[in-house]
Amino acid sequence: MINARNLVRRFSLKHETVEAVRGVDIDVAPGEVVAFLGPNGAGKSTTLRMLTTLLPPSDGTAIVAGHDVRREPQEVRKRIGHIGQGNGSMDGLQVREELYTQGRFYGLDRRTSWARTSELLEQLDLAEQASRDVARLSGGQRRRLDVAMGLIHRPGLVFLDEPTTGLDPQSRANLLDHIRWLREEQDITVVLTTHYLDEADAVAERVIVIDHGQIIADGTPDQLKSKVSGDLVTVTLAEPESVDAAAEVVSRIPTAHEIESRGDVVRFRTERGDAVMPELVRALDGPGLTLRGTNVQRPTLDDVFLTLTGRSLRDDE
Ligand SMILES: Nc1ncnc2c1ncn2[C@@H]1O[C@H](COP(=O)(O)OP(=O)(O)OP(=O)(O)O)[C@@H](O)[C@H]1O
Repeated sequence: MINARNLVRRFSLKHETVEAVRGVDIDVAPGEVVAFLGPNGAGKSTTLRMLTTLLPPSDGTAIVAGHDVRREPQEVRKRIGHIGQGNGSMDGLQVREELYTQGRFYGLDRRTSWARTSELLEQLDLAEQASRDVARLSGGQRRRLDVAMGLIHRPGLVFLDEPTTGLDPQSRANLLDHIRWLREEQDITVVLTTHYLDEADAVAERVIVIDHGQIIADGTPDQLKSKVSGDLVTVTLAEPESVDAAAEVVSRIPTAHEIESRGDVVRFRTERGDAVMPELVRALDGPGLTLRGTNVQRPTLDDVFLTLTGRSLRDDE
């Protein structure tokens, strides 16, 4: 669906040149849901704008939905949906008129455009708002209308730029459900940008981490997490005096690292915490050490970002 090589985008300002995107390679297969994750100013939107033909690359190539973004931008646009950060809307139009107009803009005939409008109003839970003035929609409804507008011409690939920014938690969860629906029921390939870690984790099958205009990691949320830091396993003992003996048992687990003991607790990291747990419990039982509890904490994408860059993505929010 997407094959981009060495994409570069520079902006010339008065006294300097900003290199917003510094040579990225991106491959997205049909049916994937991919999130570009990175802090503000990382280059996510600029990358998205090049892939959606809104901005010509300064260097490099990108084939999107089978066509070259530089040579055949019209062909690319016909095949993709772009859901931007607050799409423009015409004042005074009702929701259904706005969608219908968008359909006509994409070349649908009157009948097809009305039929597609009704279908999308149902699918995006906007049927009750069909006659409402667009200006009077809530934030979540407005975003769902943006999604409907991006889908009017049945694209096989949609791009969403920071789709949930500014939404309350409930509308955000609802919109994420609709994004999953794009993939699961409509068979649409989805690329979205976000600086919310939980959002990338919840909705994306693959996360491309972008920082300072470059890709610094690319994989499933689980791959990224296990590659970088490993699970954090906490073992709490019934007797604080047993801690040293327990730490000694833990040190014999080949994959255990960063072992720390404090008070009645031993902590360590390992690639698959749940997999070592049975072996650990058995090993502790040998010298008769009694456990009060165990806990396995999966690393978050923030741990990943911190390990890769030395900074927390949360600092940015
Ligand atoms: N039209 C422009 N002119 C000059 N500089 C720009 C322009 N657009 C983007 N930039 C700069 O390029 C860099 C990347 O910006 P971009 O908007 O792609 O980041 P982003 O990761 O999408 O951030 P955000 O999450 O804030 O949208 C930033 O330093 C930004 O200031």
